[in-house]
Amino acid sequence: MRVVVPVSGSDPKTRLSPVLSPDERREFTEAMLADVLRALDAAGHDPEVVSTAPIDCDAPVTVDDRGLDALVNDLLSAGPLTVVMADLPLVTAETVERLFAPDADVVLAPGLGGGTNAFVCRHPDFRVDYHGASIRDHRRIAAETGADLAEVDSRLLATDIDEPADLAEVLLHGDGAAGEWLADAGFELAFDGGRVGVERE
Ligand SMILES: Nc1nc2c(ncn2[C@@H]2O[C@H](COP(=O)(O)OP(=O)(O)OP(=O)(O)O)[C@@H](O)[C@H]2O)c(=O)[nH]1
Ligand SMILES: C[C@H](OP(=O)(O)O)C(=O)O
Repeated sequence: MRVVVPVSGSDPKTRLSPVLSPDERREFTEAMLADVLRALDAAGHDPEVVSTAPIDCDAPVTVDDRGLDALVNDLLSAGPLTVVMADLPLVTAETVERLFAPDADVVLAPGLGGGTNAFVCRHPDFRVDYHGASIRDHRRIAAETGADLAEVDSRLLATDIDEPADLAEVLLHGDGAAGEWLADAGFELAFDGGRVGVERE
C-alpha cells in the first residue's frame, strides 16, 4: 500500500507564529516530519513525502503545490492509499501498526480538535474533505460510499501539533527530533495552576 505524508513546506504551521519565526516553523516542521517518517519506517513501511516546497527528510520527496484535498483525492483515485500527517511527532511504530490492523475499507485516526490525522483507504470511492471538523465529514463520506469504517483510538496518533499549547505534549511525551528541537530552542514546561503549558528561556 502506498503511504504518503503530505507536508506544507513553504509556510508551515502558521498557527505557531506567536511563538516561532518563519524559519523556526520550517525547522520544527522538518523535525516533526523526521519523527513521523521514523515511526513509519520502523513499522515496515516506505513512506513518500509530498510537499508544497522542497524539504529536507529521509524519504523520497515530490514537490506539488496543490492543496490537500486536490492532492489526496488525486492519489485516492489511483488506488489504495494511506495518508499520515506530518505534524504527529508522538507517533510510534506500535501506533502505526494499530492504524493498519483493522480489516476495514476505511480506517480513520481522529485528531484533537476534529481533524483527521491519518487514514487507510482500501475502497475505490472514498474521498477526503479536509479542514473544519473533517473527521465528521470523513465518517459521512465513508457511509455514503458504502465503505465499512474503523477508527483508531490512540492518543499518540490523535496529538497533532497545531497551536502553541500543543507544544507541551511534545515536551511531555516526545522522545524524538521534535522534542529535541524544542528543548534546543529553549522551550520548557510552564506550570501556572491550569494545564501544563510552555515557556521559552
Ligand atoms: N502537500 C500539502 N500538505 C499540506 C497542505 N496543507 C497542509 N498540509 C499538511 O497537512 C497536515 C495538516 O495540516 P495543518 O495542521 O493545517 O498544518 P499547516 O498547514 O502546516 O498549519 P497551519 O498553517 O497552522 O494551518 C500537515 O502535515 C501539513 O504539513 C497542502 O496544501 N499541501
Ligand atoms: C488538515 C486538517 O488538519 P487540522 O487543521 O485539523 O490539524 C484536518 O485534519 O482536517
